[in-house]
Amino acid sequence: MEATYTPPRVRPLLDNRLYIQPSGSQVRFFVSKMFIESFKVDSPNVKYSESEIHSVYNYETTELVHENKNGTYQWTVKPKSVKYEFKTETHVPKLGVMLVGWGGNNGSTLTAGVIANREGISWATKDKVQQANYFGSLTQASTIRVGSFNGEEIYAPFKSLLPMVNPDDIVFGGWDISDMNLADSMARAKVLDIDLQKQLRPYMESMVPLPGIYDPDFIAANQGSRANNVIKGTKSEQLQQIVKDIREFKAANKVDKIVVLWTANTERYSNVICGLNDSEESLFTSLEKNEAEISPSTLYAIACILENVPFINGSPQNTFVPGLIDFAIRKNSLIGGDDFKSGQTKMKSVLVDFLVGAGIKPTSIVSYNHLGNNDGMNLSAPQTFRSKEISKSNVVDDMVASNAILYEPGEHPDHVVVIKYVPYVGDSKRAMDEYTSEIFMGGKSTIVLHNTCEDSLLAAPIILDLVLLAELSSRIQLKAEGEGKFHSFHPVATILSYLTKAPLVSSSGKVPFVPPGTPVVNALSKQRAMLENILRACVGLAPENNMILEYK
Ligand SMILES: NC(=O)c1ccc[n+]([C@@H]2O[C@H](COP(=O)([O-])OP(=O)(O)OC[C@H]3O[C@@H](n4cnc5c(N)ncnc54)[C@H](O)[C@@H]3O)[C@@H](O)[C@H]2O)c1
Ligand SMILES: O=P([O-])([O-])O[C@@H]1[C@@H](O)[C@H](O)[C@@H](O)[C@H](O)[C@@H]1O
Repeated sequence: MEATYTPPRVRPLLDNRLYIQPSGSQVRFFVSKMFIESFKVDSPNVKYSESEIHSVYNYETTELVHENKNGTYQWTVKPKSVKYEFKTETHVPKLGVMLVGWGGNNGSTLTAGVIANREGISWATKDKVQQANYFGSLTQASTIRVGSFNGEEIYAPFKSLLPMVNPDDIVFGGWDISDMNLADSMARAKVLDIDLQKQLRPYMESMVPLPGIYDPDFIAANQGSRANNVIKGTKSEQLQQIVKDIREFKAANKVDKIVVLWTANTERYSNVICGLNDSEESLFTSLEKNEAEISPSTLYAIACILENVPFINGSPQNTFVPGLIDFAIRKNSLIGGDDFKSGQTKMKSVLVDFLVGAGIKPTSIVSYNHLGNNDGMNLSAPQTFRSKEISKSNVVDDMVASNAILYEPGEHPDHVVVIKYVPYVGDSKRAMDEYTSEIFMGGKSTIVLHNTCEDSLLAAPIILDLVLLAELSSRIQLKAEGEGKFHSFHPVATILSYLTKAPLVSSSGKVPFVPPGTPVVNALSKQRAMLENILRACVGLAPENNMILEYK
């Protein structure tokens, strides 16, 4: 219900109070929510200086002890408080984003979307005049709860938590095995409205991808016809060219930082073989021997680690073979992935979390989809489909493992993933899911979903979030009590897991002093809460616990 509303002038929070000067005779609030553009936290635990935000944060967790007491093993749960300090550099760099597969549907759509937003472009559709927006981006279009004021829930933009790169300022570049310029790539993708494409063409036709590393053994044979823009030579020579490309792009565009993100075709899995790629040493020895089993995506990743440039894998293949993970950790160079979580799987990580959390037992999950874009054509090959099948299937494992009341050890729902290539539907993927669950007293529940996922329009904002959050996380240093000095987050960037189907979480286990395998969390609400609460900690705010005890 809305009353007559004279919008108050709301100034940023300066000292934990909200300054409101009624601008009209009557100031009544919407019954629903209030919104503030930005805020500063006034707390003895947070210091804002010219160059950084320094926070002192008590991390409240639990410590479990399993011990033999009088002949029987018992669990003891001990609340534990660990003092952390966070330091976030507040200088936001000029960011260069180099996409591998820049000319693809996702790469061209993201580039087009950022230009349209930056230039404030609007365009005619059959329904209305459409304005550019960033819907689907966590950082640009979602909010966080700041608190309550006069019984009103106060929200602020997610991106107001910490200084982030403005997407308008990003310089795009990258590689593609197809030499098509970005304007023609946008047309080839058939994702954006024609009136918008016409306005964008002048901005994009001069954007031409750099030649890419092409190896037909790793992607579907049907991709060969577009591979007219490739780097020749041995794997080492190809690697050196990528390093050169990164350096030249940085210099030519005068960017302070670069993030590289793979949005090229899904590759088949690389065989992980002892002596080939199971350690940093074996990987580099294999590279020198021009071993065929080193994939293009692994070569791009090696180049990035050599240049200490974050590398994010938006596809499901195992780019990060154990030797590469060891190398990234030793060089403390951010790697993240795998496989954007954009549509059907994102929904699955919500629905299964809801069902299992409600004590309902999913017993059969059948996920079918068909799509007609080039990604779908590449996935029509069994070896590349297998990479996708793995990432789309493992997404429920953590939720199933969390409930031993429902599931016996090792018990899993039947889970089938089917992807078919149907050219006519193009980028408009049609996902159909059936979830069968056991409910009270032998009952069965079946949920059927039809989900039209406009694949690139869902993935593009996620790519934006991945590069912005990867850049932001590289400006954060942390130190737990007892640690001698500040350090960065672990280079295996689990902080990005909300945005990926198969979060990369652990080392190969061979590098000393690396935490044992971080738990894989796929439940979407937990992933988002983890990310938000870490950024809240950086400004000294408690985790959002949704208790609102004030009103209980
Ligand atoms: N919703 C989504 O669109 C979504 C979700 C999750 C993952 N993905 C993954 O994102 C990737 C891109 O999806 P898309 O729809 O843009 O596909 P696309 O086929 O339109 O684009 C991929 C591009 O990569 C290029 N390419 C292939 N191999 C290359 C290499 N070695 N180096 C440089 N360029 C190379 C191709 O020429 C093509 O232009 C796919 O792997 C897909 O599985 C997409
Ligand atoms: O993210 P999501 O919708 O579960 O998964 C999608 C698959 O269903 C689709 O077939 C594939 O082409 C996309 O690359 C994406 O991976």
